[in-house]
Amino acid sequence: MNTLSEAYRDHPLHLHHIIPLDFDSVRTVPESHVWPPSPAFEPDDDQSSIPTVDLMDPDAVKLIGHACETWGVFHVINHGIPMDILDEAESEARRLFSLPAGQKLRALRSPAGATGYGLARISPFFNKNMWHEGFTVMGSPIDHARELWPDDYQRFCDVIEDYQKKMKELAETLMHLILKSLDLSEEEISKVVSSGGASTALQLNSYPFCPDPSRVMGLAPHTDTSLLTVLYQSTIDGLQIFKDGAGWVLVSPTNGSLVVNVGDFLHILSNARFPNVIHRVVLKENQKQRLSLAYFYNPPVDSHVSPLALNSARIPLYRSVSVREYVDIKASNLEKALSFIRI
Ligand SMILES: O=C(O)CCC(=O)C(=O)O
Ligand SMILES: [Fe+2]
Repeated sequence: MNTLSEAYRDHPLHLHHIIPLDFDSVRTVPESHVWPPSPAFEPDDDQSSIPTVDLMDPDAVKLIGHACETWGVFHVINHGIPMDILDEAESEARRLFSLPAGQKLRALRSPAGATGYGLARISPFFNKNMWHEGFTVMGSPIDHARELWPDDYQRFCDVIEDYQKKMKELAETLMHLILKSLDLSEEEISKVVSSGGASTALQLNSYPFCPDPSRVMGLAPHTDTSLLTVLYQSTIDGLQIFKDGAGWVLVSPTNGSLVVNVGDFLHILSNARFPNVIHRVVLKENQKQRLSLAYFYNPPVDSHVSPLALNSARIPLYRSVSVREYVDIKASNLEKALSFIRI
């Protein structure tokens, strides 16, 4: 059983932090969704240096370690996930978000729940709403799929479960390479990448067409509560990462590649050698609905994460923390969460 959802139970949300706008019914952006302009809205579009790692490259360990250290994010190619698996998952996500608002609300996330349809979990930390709707899956999506399509839920379940299986294998491969780049032993690696217990989540994201995109925020800046996140964005721009010295850098989709980013747990485990990259999603003029699928790979929910990559000269920067406890801290403190476990 996937128990990550239990970690969210102690943080029930108000319904207005769960129910998305009925985007089909609005012609203008309501005040509730207008974000203050900020200089950060002018992105530096120079993405030339976001690294691409070819998993078939004999030097993959070195390349991946360098990408994690310098950027905390990279494109991965030759990742072994067939294009039709990515296409089918995207098209099931599109089918879901194309349902009428009333039908989607049947699968609404419950106030103390972690799965189902609703606003991004970070919503309560911002006083404006994002131009976004999501659907969170942990394990089998069958219960919510039945609510959405009482007579036709099987296809969604098959596609989404297959997608998660493939993503899990890829996440394990990536974790192996990343931990090798930190010079961890096979024994230490197998403690982190214990496929039996990993807690994972799949987040389907939709950023609907917006009549006034420069005034809204797709997804507000955040870091992911994961070891790593594997993201599929098919053809539409929007994802940006923040890099010190460079500002907001666009992470454009390239055909069939996936985006991998370092989350909070890998940042802790690497003793801050790898940045847990801050990212957000913005919308552009005349842009069609944008979809993305984010797969979060976490350690088992009751395991502890602590800095492992220590050489003799380095002292640990973070105390050991269980996944459950950190999810708890993050649910109340968002970007300040790490400061609670800093030594
Ligand atoms: O839509 C995207 O490109 C990013 C999604 C994301 O950051 C998330 O789901 O945590
Ligand atoms: Fe994210």
